[in-house]
Order: sequence, then C-alpha cells, then structure tokens
Amino acid sequence: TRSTRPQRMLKAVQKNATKGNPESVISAIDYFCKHSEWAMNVGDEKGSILDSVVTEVNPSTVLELGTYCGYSTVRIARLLSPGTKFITLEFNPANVTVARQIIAHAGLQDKVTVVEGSSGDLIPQMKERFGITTFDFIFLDHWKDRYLPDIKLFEECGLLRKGSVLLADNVICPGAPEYLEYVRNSPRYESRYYPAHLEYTTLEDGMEKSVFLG
Ligand SMILES: O=C(NC/C=C/[C@H]1O[C@@H](Sc2ccncc2)[C@H](O)[C@@H]1O)c1cc([N+](=O)[O-])cc(O)c1O
Ligand SMILES: [Mg+2]
Repeated sequence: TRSTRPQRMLKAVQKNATKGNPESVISAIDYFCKHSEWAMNVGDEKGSILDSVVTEVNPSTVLELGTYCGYSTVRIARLLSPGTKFITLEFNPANVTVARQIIAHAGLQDKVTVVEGSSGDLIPQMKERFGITTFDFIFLDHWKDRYLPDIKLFEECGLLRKGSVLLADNVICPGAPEYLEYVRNSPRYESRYYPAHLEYTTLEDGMEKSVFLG
C-alpha cells in the first residue's frame, strides 16, 4: 500500500541528512516541505521564533503537545542544556514511530521522551509518571481545539509556576480563537503575539507567547 507523508518525510531525512547533525535534519525536512510535499511542521520562520524563546527561557523542564514527525522536537532538543527533562506527547502511533526515527537520526534520542497518548489523558499523569512538578516551557502545536482545555488542565494540575512560558503555534491559521481570548484576557497571563506566516506559505499566521504570572 502507498506510503504516508510522514514515512516519505522520514525517507528524505535518512537520504539527505547527516546522522547526528540536527541542523541537517531540520534543513532536510524544510527542503522536503518546500520542494516535494507541504507538511504541518512549524517550519523555518516560526521555528526561528521557537528557537529564540527556548534560548531565552533556557528551561529545565519542557513539554511539547503534538510531536507529529518530530521537526519541532529536534529544534527544541538541540538547544537544551544537559540534564533538561523534555517530554513530547503524540496521539497517533504511526507518527510516534516516524518521530522517534527522525529524532534518532538527529542524535537527540537521549534528550527527549516521546510519549504516545492524548494530552487530556497524559497531562494529569506528568507528576506521577515523570516526576515533573512544574514545566518551565510548553509548546502547543496539537489539535487547535485542545489548546484551551489543556491550558486549563495545566492550571488545575498545578503544572505551572510563576514565570512558566507557553508558546502556541497557529493562533491565526488554522487558528485557536478561544485560547487567544483566554490568555489575552486572563489576569494570570502576560501574552505577546509574534506575527509570521503559515509554514512554507505566504499566508498569515503567528505564535502567541504567554507567561504565567502565578
Ligand atoms: O492541525 C494542525 N496541527 C495539529 C497537529 C496534530 C498532531 O498532534 C497529534 S494530536 C494530539 C492530541 C492530543 N495530544 C497530543 C497530540 C496528531 O496526531 C498530530 O501529530 C496544523 C494544521 C496546519 N494547517 O495549515 O492546516 C498547520 C499547522 O502548523 C498545524 O499544527
Ligand atoms: Mg503547527
């Protein structure tokens, strides 16, 4: 049967990227998406914004929602200090399989744990299963209608501390209007919008950075 887009992306990485070289994995995926098949990776423009926020926060604990093929996982993991706890959640087992191989090709398999399951089920398990008390940095890039329920879940589970940073992809396209309304109007967050474009296109998109105030 026909291969899937994530499988074809993995093949492109294995063919064109140097093992152990995260930059070459990032470039190979961006090249594949620009010249072969569009895919919903955060991309190079928004990826640079992600890089700058991760670098600024220099987190000790990181959570990513929506691994997909591992592109943003590699972008984040390559910037982390040794000993940082990084967990990424992915619902689709086929994506887990591809992501783990792309992360391994970058040589970053020891920097991140890819957990199969849905954020709604796994967020309440973070403390007991992974010994996490609070997250310093959270990247939201999964189902857009899960952004709002999941940020509320973080609050309920006591997983945010004063200064925790949440960065959300796609707040314009496809959009997460209820999430935006919440973080921009809640007195418990300081929010800032980073304008950009939908990956590999000229369509408007952007990322919202929200700092939990405690
Ligand atoms: O739909 C988008 N992203 C949803 C991503 C979903 C990913 O996360 C899990 S869902 C899940 C659920 C619960 N917990 C963990 C993972 C899916 O299996 C997929 O791997 C999207 C769409 C566009 N676009 O242009 O259409 C552009 C983007 O940048 C996007 O991120
Ligand atoms: Mg996205």
